[in-house]
Amino acid sequence: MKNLPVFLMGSGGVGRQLLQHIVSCRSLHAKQGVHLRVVGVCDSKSLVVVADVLTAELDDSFLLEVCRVKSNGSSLQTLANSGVCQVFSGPEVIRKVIDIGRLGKSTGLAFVDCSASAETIGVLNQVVDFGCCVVLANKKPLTVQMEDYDKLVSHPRRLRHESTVGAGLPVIASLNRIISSGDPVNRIIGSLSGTLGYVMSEVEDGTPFSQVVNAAKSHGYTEPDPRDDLGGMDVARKALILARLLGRRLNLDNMKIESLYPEEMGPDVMPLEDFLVNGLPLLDQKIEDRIKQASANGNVLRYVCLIDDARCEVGIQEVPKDSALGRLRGSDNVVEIYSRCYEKQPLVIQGAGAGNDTTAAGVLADILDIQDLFP
Ligand SMILES: NC(=O)C1=CN([C@@H]2O[C@H](COP(=O)(O)OP(=O)(O)OC[C@H]3O[C@@H](n4cnc5c(N)ncnc54)[C@H](OP(=O)(O)O)[C@@H]3O)[C@@H](O)[C@H]2O)C=CC1
Ligand SMILES: N[C@@H](CC=O)C(=O)O
Repeated sequence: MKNLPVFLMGSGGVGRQLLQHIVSCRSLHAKQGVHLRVVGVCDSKSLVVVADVLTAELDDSFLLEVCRVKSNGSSLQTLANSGVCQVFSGPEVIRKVIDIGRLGKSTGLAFVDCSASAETIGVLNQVVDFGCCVVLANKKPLTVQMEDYDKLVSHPRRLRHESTVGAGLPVIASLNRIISSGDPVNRIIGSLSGTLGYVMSEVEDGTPFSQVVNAAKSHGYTEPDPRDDLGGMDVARKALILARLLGRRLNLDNMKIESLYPEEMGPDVMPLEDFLVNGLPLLDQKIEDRIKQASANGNVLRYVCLIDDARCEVGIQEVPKDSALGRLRGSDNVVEIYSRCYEKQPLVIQGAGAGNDTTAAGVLADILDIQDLFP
């Protein structure tokens, strides 16, 4: 049986769903001759880890307990008395995580980032240097300044990040195959935000914008702060990840990004709760009017991502109802890739583009994918 050690950073919606997938796939993985050995889990404040990272694992009942504790809003610290793991908090966490990473080369350890933090890049770049593998749902490590990005992607075979674009959809894998075959990609166009896709199609059907955004949050489609989605930043990160894969040396500040809310409702000005309760309803009428105007023109509104030789931008566009983008419903994403081989008829990838289940499934598939690196 091949033993793959896994360390999980982030035990929110996606991280917990990943642990549940790992537990529920045990017999399937056993048939495939693989065992995922989870050695540690951390959140923003604490770390639970086995005493001996080289041989031990957090067993399934403990992993499910982690999920229960975190979904109740409690701290990982409450697991300190379980007797099955060590628990660290505060500045000790990073030091210990890096120590775990040092064992990476000998064990084939996979560091899985299901946080929504920009701060993990420091740890990830160190563990990549130690020889660990990195699997990301978190887009932020791939959208930092070029210098840190270059470091992170310097061992491409040890990095997987399918879920950073299109959740579980095979967007990155497909694009990498096209690129590595020497087929030049000259244009990518798509709707890559599950939240904004859901918002547009539900408002079209008559539900107020504020209500739809709150529903998207409770379905697990949005980022922890939905303004990351509504301001276009989350989808801009996805566009940047794709553009950088194509070799473009861009940063987020080089991009045109359209926001659905005004600056005075931004995270530095308005607390999240205030935005959700009082800010959003103030936007209902404006969004409804824009959608009605598009409908009067025989069109629908979609939040579109466009990458070509000259542009890498995201924003609202009126598109024909009967187009690939216009036909999208709910949280589905669609991506059209144009290249020499896909010149007139693009390669089209479409399906569920957000949600904890599909995102965590994409992460799990990435973890299994790296097993070929380890005999
Ligand atoms: N939901 C979706 O459809 C998709 C999500 N993603 C990405 O998946 C990631 C996770 O999303 P989601 O689960 O919804 O987010 P949540 O906010 O539910 O969870 C984030 C988790 O990360 C932890 N965390 C924060 N900072 C750090 C840190 N520095 N080190 C370690 N852990 C940290 C948080 O800790 P604490 O519990 O202490 O707050 C929390 O447990 C995001 O990056 C998101 O963009 C990608 C594709 C689709
Ligand atoms: N918040 C994102 C989740 C996936 O990246 C989205 O709505 O698409």
